[in-house]
Amino acid sequence: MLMAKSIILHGGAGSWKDSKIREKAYVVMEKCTRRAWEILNNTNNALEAVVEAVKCMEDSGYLNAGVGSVLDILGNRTLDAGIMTSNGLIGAVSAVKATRNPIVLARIVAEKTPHIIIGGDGADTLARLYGLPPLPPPPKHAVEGYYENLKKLLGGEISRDYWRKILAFIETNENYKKFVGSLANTSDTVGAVAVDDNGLLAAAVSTGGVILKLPGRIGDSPIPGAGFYSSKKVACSSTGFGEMIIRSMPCLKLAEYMDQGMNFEEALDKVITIVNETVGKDTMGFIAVDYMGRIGWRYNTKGMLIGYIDREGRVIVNHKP
Ligand SMILES: NC(=O)C[C@H](N)C(=O)O
Repeated sequence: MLMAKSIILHGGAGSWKDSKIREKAYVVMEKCTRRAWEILNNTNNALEAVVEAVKCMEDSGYLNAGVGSVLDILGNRTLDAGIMTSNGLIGAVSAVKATRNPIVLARIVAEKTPHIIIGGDGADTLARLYGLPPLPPPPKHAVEGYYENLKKLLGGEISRDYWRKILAFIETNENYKKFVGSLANTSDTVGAVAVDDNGLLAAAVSTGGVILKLPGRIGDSPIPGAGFYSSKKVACSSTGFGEMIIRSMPCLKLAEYMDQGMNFEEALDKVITIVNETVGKDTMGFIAVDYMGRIGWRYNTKGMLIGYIDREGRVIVNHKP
């Protein structure tokens, strides 16, 4: 059986067109892809490689995960992450408030506890017990992005149904209305999948969620089959609107199609077709690697930032692959 080590990272689905930090995000993707590839080569361990890839992106401050996470409607942050391998390791964290690297915490949940998902204060307490560093304050561009988005939302400039519902919620709740109004007066998710020479597959994902989400909202990233998944044949990590991802379970479907004997490319096509039919276009993207080392991705948004190593060993970074 032909088997080759490989890795692919994503830095979030979306347009990236108007992003003020696109250049910076490209540099981060390049650096993190190179770093993860080194780890994969040095350790020959897909789990180590995806954790390093995601940790590197969380640390960057320029992607919507870890340090660079977006702010919720009240200006706070809650982070989600998940990890899974083809040999049964699985862990996730949700609504983490004070931990810099949720992906490392998800791995601790998988390796050191009998649980699969730990959320809220309990997750941050676990992080302190294992000596993980706290989450620093949000970077300037994240705060600026928050105020810009909030003003747009309240000014009716964000027309998508998703945020119209959030606006309607604010308008019918006096306390929210006052608080959010006073705030307004004063920029994605990351993931990685890899396979090593022993055939171990690993999938990882980490996010700050969607901009202006309601406090306490949990997305797809800590949910196996939605934000991440690994079977013995394929590992997958997704990005986009969590609610649509949970409804359509792209990563679980990809694994099921491959188990039914579909080839990798056919299975990727089928997943995005089903996604488009069930939850619509402009909703999500995902990356995948199979047991033979083939990498692939599909998205129905305007773009998706990805980084990978090509057959000649070069680092490729693109948001319109
Ligand atoms: N940007 C993202 O990919 C957001 C993430 N999937 C969530 O809904 O929480």
